Amino acid sequence: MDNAYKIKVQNVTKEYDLYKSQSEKLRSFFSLRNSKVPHFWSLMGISLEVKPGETLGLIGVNGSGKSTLSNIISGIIPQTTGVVDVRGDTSIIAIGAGLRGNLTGLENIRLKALMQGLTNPEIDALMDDIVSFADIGDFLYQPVKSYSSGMKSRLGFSIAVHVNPDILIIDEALSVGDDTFYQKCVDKIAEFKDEGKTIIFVSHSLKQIEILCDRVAWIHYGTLKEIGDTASVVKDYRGFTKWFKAQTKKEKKHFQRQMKANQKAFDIDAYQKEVTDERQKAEPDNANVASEVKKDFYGSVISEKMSVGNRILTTAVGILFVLVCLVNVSGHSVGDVIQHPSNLVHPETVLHDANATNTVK
Ligand SMILES: Nc1ncnc2c1ncn2[C@@H]1O[C@H](COP(=O)(O)OP(=O)(O)OP(=O)(O)O)[C@@H](O)[C@H]1O
Repeated sequence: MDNAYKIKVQNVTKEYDLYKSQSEKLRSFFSLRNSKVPHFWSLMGISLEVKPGETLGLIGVNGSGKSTLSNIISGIIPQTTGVVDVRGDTSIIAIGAGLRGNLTGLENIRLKALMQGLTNPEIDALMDDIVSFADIGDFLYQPVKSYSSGMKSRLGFSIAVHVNPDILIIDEALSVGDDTFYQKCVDKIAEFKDEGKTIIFVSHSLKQIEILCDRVAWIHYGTLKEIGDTASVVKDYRGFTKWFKAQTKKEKKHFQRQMKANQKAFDIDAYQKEVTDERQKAEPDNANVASEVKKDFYGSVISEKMSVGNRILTTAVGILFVLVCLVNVSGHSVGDVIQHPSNLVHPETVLHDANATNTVK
């Protein structure tokens, strides 16, 4: 892979636990055994690079993993394994991404710009431009939760392009606006391209992809099916959608079920071994391949799952905390409660016993 990249994604996977309910999630946390919760691998080892100044399109059927990948690149969610190296500030535009429903449009502009590192005077200087580009009238003073998806997209797009990021990630944001707004966005994206900024553009509209993208990555049920120049990848993808549409309803369902089953059955250890073997073949004299691959897989990842040891410790601290609270509420001393644990749940009995003792005396 080339060293002069703006974004590098290497062996990136994303695993989700498919809990049926919150209580199942809670039970699994307190369980010391490895629970049998089904797993789903939204990404099963994606590697790609985006060069500075390039516009890379992400295409693929619903649920293929485009948003998961763009959210990982923007740092909104962590990957399960792999390296994600982003050289610059990113700003993501998805429908309503990062907008707080209870805040007004105006408050959201300030909040998002502050989060992007702008100072209040800088935001004041930009405010008129952001407001006039979004063009949502008096809705600016209303909570964002009352906005239509088109309005959210207008506001999100306007903020994102005005905070001047190095890297712009646009996730389906152009699909909900009207034609005038769409044209304004396309012009703005062209301006960004002219300024040499790097863009990731996620869309179901192959026309938009053809107009805007230099290269395209086709994400297919968690894998990178193809990456290359726009014309050839779009042609192949059109071929696939044509094939898919020609299938019967039953065949379509079977195909989709098969793909999802693959994503549930994905074996991360087997994938790590596959990567290790491949790299070992390319570097036969390197004795450290296995440890290097392990570092690439897990070195830059903060584990979302707790080890059994950590779970025991967290549970013990939790129980201790609840006990201290109960002792406090019961009005007894810790010594009393240790000698008569039932005091904790039946404080009145204790008082009664104490009175009885006094009477005997
Ligand atoms: N929090 C989650 N928990 C479980 N599964 C999830 C979660 N988020 C996403 N997924 C699953 O991951 C897969 C990829 O979803 P993603 O939203 O990335 O696809 P997409 O290509 O962006 O789809 P679309 O084109 O419909 O927007 C889907 O099967 C989705 O159901």
